This record gives sequence, structure tokens and C-alpha cells, in this order.
Amino acid sequence: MTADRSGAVDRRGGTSDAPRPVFETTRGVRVPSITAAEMRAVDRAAVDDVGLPLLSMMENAGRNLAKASRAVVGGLPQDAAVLAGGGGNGGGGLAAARHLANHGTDVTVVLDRDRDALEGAPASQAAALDATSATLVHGDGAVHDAVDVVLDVDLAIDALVGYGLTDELDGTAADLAQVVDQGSKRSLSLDVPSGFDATTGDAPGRAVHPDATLTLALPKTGLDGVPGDLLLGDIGIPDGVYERADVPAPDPSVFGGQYVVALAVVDA
Ligand SMILES: NC(=O)C1=CN([C@@H]2O[C@H](COP(=O)(O)OP(=O)(O)OC[C@H]3O[C@@H](n4cnc5c(N)ncnc54)[C@H](O)[C@@H]3O)[C@@H](O)[C@H]2O)[C@@H](O)CC1
Ligand SMILES: [K+]
Repeated sequence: MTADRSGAVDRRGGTSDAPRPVFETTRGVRVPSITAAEMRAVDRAAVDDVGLPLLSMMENAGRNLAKASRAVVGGLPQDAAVLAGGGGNGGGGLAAARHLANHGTDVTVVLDRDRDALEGAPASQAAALDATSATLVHGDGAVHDAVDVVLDVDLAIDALVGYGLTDELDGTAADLAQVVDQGSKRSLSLDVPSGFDATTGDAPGRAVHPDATLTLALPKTGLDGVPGDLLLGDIGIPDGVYERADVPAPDPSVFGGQYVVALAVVDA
């Protein structure tokens, strides 16, 4: 079954008429897909209209990401590298790094920018991370340091860029994506593999090609063609928020008591 993707605005500001992919859980529950613009409207309604704190959703994202890493590795990773950007995606990665460190994983976080450049929720996540055993690498030399770390660890977590990608991946984020692709034993992306457009699935430049992606709340329309397994994480957004954003809410049986479920494409 496919649904109309008309009205989906791609990163170039154009409109995609491609049919929307439909996903389903392993128990056969259908899950609609949404564009980056729709997900941004959901996030905005959650924070501005309902008062759900951004840090709460980010905490849920990070905790689910730490949990999903067990599925990718086959147990708690002994060591992990978290490649993090400066936006909401990076903030989720920093939260996952804290959860993994709290549970005994030897974590190295590589930021794609100076730590002083972080603001808002990601800066709060970095401050909380300081109270763990995790090591943070940032600024000049981050890519060089990342090469050694990523080669060694059980898992590389890609939290560089999510649905906020504009144009092709560039700068340190692009270099780190390449390090993950060329050097990691296993990799797990948050929300969207960095470098892929969440709405269209295009990857015009360098991009991470992960073993698995944990997408948040609802799968994004561009995820039907990306490599690797697809997981869906519940970040606690209530039904009324989807209604306010004019987006179909996931059926309650999608999660059915779980916080991370596997998805497959029904029809692309
Ligand atoms: N409610 C929310 O808003 C939540 C959002 N979360 C995550 O946050 C993401 C959205 O956050 P944002 O809107 O901050 O966007 P992103 O974090 O996806 O992207 C913005 C960051 O990517 C960089 N960037 C964008 N295009 C780039 C390019 N071509 N090359 C290199 N760097 C580039 C920007 O400099 C900025 O630091 C989602 O994908 C999701 O994973 C989660 O943390 C949970 C809560
Ligand atoms: K990502």
C-alpha cells in the first residue's frame, strides 16, 4: 500500500510527488511515514503547544538509542564511539553516550565542532556527560582522533545530522561520516543516516551507510531506500500533538509496551 507523498517538501524547497512508503512492525502493524517538515511541526507542537520539554524527548531518544545499540552489537557494547553534531541529533547522541557510560560501556564522544559552539539542549547534554566516565574529543584534531577510536570500538553511533540536513554533508561532519563508513565494525544512526535527506532519501554527497537506523516517533519518508535495518523509537509524544500538527498518529499497538520496535517497508 502506498500513500501520496505530494506536498512533501524536499531540502531544495521543491515538492516531491513520489508515493510515500508505508512501514510495518514485525507484528504486522502498519506505520505511516512523514516528511522532515511534518516531523518538525510535530516537535514544535510538542514543545510550544503542549509544553513537553525538548530535553524529555531527547532523553527518550538517547535512552532508546543506547538500548538499540544492544540489538546491533548483540549485548551491551564494551566500547563505543559517538559521533555527534551540534543540533538535536547530536544532543540525542550525547544523551545515549551518558546512558551507555552509566551502564559500563567505555565511551568516546567525537564532536564535529568546538564544544563551546554547543547551545541549548545539546549543551545541557554535554554538561551532564561531563559527570560520566566518557571521553569527549572536539575541535581541531577530532577527525584524526576519531580514526583510531572508531577502528577499535564495538560500535560507532552516528548522531551527526538528522532531519535538519541542508545540502550535501560537508566539513568535519562529512569527514566523520567517512570515518564511520570506512572504519567501524558496526554502526547505528540516529533518526536518519547522516548525509541522507530525511524526506527524499537522497544522499548527494558523503553519508553514513549504517548497519541500523533508529528513527524517532514515526519513520521518515526517505528511509525506505537507506541501507541497513530500521528501528522505531517511542519518544513519548502524545496523540493530541500529532493532531495539532495535522499528522497521522501511530496506532497505540505500534509500540504495544515496547519503546524500540523493528520496522520493514511494506511497499516503497
Ligand atoms: N523534539 C525534537 O526536536 C527532538 C529532536 N531530536 C533529533 O534532532 C534532530 C533535529 O534537530 P535539528 O533541527 O537541530 O537538526 P539536526 O540536528 O538534524 O541538524 C542540524 C545540525 O546539522 C548541521 N548540518 C546541517 N546540514 C549540514 C551539512 N550539509 N553538513 C554538515 N552539517 C550540517 C547543522 O550545522 C546543525 O548543527 C532530529 O533528526 C532528531 O534526531 C531528538 O534529539 C529528540 C527530540
Ligand atoms: K544521524
